[in-house]
Amino acid sequence: MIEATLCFPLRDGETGADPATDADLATDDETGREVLLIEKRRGLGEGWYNGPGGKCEPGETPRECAIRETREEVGLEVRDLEKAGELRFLLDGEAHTFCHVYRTRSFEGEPTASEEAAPEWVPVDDVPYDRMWDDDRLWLPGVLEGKTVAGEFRFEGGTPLDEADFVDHEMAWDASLEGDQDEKRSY
Ligand SMILES: Nc1ncnc2c1[nH]c(=O)n2[C@H]1C[C@H](O)[C@@H](COP(=O)(O)OP(=O)(O)OP(=O)(O)O)O1
Repeated sequence: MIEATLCFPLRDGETGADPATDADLATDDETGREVLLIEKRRGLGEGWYNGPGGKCEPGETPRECAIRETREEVGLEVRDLEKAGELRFLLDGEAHTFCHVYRTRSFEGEPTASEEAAPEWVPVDDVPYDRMWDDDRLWLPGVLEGKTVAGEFRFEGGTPLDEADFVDHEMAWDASLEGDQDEKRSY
């Protein structure tokens, strides 16, 4: 089984107003939170939006992987990652990918495009679920609200995973996440 990660950096939205001069013009509607998504430029899920992330390398903890992948894909140094989910993806009845999901409000740098990903700050209320994996609309809204999730998502129709049909799922919110340690899981 592949072990992988996703990381969702969050920030307070920009109002477009100069806070020094236009503070009275800013309303709650204009200051929604934003999440950093990527448009994947190659590989699994190419052309779709997702969080930065990818496969864990040998000897690497999931947390280290999420930090490295975010740096490599969009040039952002993320810190203080909070574990938000553990997602098990099955393909044709077989375990395919175990994905550790993180969120953070702590990061340094400006998102920059790479060969693998084009980054974009997106209002949390306007995430393009129609351009993402089918399962994302089920768990990502809760993750962006601060919940934790454990889920199993079943795909059918052969490889690659991103061409298979999403058929079924089970999900539990406020789950205690067994893998929320800085240690490599063993399967
Ligand atoms: N079903 C579903 N929903 C949401 N996200 C995902 C899935 N399946 C997935 O595999 N993923 C995520 C998990 C990972 O973040 C990526 C896939 O990793 P990938 O881009 O193949 O890994 P890298 O290590 O970056 O790629 P290469 O360097 O090998 O090209 O999708």
